[in-house]
Amino acid sequence: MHSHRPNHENPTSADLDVLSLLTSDHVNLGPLSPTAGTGNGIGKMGGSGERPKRQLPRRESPLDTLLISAVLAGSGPVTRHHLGHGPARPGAYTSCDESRPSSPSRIQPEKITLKSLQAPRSERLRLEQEVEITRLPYSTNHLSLPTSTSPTDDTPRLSPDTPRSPSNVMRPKRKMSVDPNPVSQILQAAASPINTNSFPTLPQLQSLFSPSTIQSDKTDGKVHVKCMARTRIPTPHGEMLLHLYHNSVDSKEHLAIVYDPIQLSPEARDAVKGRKEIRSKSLDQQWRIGETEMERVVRGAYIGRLLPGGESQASLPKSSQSTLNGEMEILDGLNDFDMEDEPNHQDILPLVRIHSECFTGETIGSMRCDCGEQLDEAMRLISLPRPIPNSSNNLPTPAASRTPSPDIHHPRQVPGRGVVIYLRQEGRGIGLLEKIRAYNLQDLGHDTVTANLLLGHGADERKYTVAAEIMRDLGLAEGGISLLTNNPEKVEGLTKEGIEVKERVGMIPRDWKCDGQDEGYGEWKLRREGVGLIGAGKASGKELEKYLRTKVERMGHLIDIPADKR
Ligand SMILES: Nc1nc2c(ncn2[C@@H]2O[C@H](COP(=O)(O)OP(=O)(O)OP(=O)(O)O)[C@@H](O)[C@H]2O)c(=O)[nH]1
Repeated sequence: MHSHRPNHENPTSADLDVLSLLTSDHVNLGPLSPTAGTGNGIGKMGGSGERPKRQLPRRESPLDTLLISAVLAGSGPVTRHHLGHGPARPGAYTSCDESRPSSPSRIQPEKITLKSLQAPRSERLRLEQEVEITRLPYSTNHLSLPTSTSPTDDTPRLSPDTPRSPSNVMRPKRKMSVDPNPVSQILQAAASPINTNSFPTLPQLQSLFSPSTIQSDKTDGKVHVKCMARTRIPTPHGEMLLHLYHNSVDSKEHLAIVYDPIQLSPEARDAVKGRKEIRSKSLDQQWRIGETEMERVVRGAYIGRLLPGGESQASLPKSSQSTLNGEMEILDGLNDFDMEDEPNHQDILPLVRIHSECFTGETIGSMRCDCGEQLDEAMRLISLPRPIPNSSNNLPTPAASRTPSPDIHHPRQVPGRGVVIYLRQEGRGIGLLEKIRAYNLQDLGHDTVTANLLLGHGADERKYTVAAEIMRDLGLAEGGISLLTNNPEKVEGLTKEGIEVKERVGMIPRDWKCDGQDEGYGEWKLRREGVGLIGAGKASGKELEKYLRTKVERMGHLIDIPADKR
């Protein structure tokens, strides 16, 4: 049924007919079918054949509201056939029938083309991605496009009306191998509060900075290490350079904590002319063609000097200068300092400590072992100014120990240098879970060696291959090292790996130190009370006594048990 009722105000004549029919006093319903009246007694055919009239009861009110609503409800403002005319278009309904092919007077209705104001979703996503790329603070494009996200942002955008031509569609610019602006500007821009919203997302960072894994780089079966990043860490013992390593043997992140003041202070450099920096070869390498300065800055790869609070801007290396064709040369071993080729034979050996992870001792201050204390002590010792070889007095003086920075004017001393190689070999290589189980066996009366053996482990399962490779990477294998340890197995292990241990320096537990062996520790402790590592104090107690004694008696550690502890 096709009802043509445009709206409530203008009923058609058909509607009015229906209304009058329903509201009139007598309604003639027309001829009834022959069977129509048989069942209900109404309107039976008379014998005369005269057509009986059916009467409907008169409705009380000609304008019965219920009735009117019933009629009007039959045709809403828009029927299925009128869909698309839109009530806002005057005359749309009137031309409806005329637009039918059967209509005699066919008036062509005005054609409406619906137009979306939005670009297609794929197009919008592509544009969003392009804008995102241009906003990365380290990207080359970042430098040519504003990064503000404020309402005053004048980043070029396409309005929906702008026709998209190859020239006005924003495309990422060709990736250049050089930052057109100096690192200082990039750093400033990245550090600016306005850019906090535009800092790259994690996946973006990962794709830009994650290097290929060592395993996929190397397939020759040898152990390889790669320094992934380096940063400056101010510690109670001075500024250390923390290096994080990946390797081809395990998935652990081994660390090297380097003390090398000549990299951080020109005064220290002047004091030891000819000293070589402790510098990672793998970190220094160019990791990919076109690696940018910013990428090198982020991984700590010897661009300028590492200084706090953006001061690195002040010392750009010569290597950051762009060449004429806009390509930057990043060569292996580039540095703003001149590297001395000739080793200084008057200089000290680097002091090296191979330290194994101990969560209990270093993090929660357990006194079942002296590991926390040893880590702190090793960092303290490598940072001490040291007497130059052949000097009459070979011990650091108490005065030197009190001096927070090396006393570079002292005629017999030079700034210290060294590294703590921190291996993730928890529990002498058996892991934290097994070490915890071993502790419970120790509580039953077993010592640290037997507890390991009862659990089916070796007394010491550590290996030093990775440590040796890290030393080689840091250039410490060439001239030999001075090793901080009491453990003969460490000396042996490193020697087997081709590291020349020229000297061993004992690690005396602080609780076992006699008068005169203190090397300034007492004064040092007073001076820096309240600061430092959790093991910066002195570990002591019966359990520690037993542990240390077992190391000497059963593991062959090269240290004397003090007379009063025997
Ligand atoms: N299995 C086991 N491991 C322990 C126990 N106590 C400490 N350790 C682990 O021993 C390691 C500490 O050893 P290090 O200090 O590096 O070396 P060391 O063999 O004692 O030799 P030094 O160089 O003289 O200190 C860490 O991995 C600790 O987690 C213990 O009772 N059982």
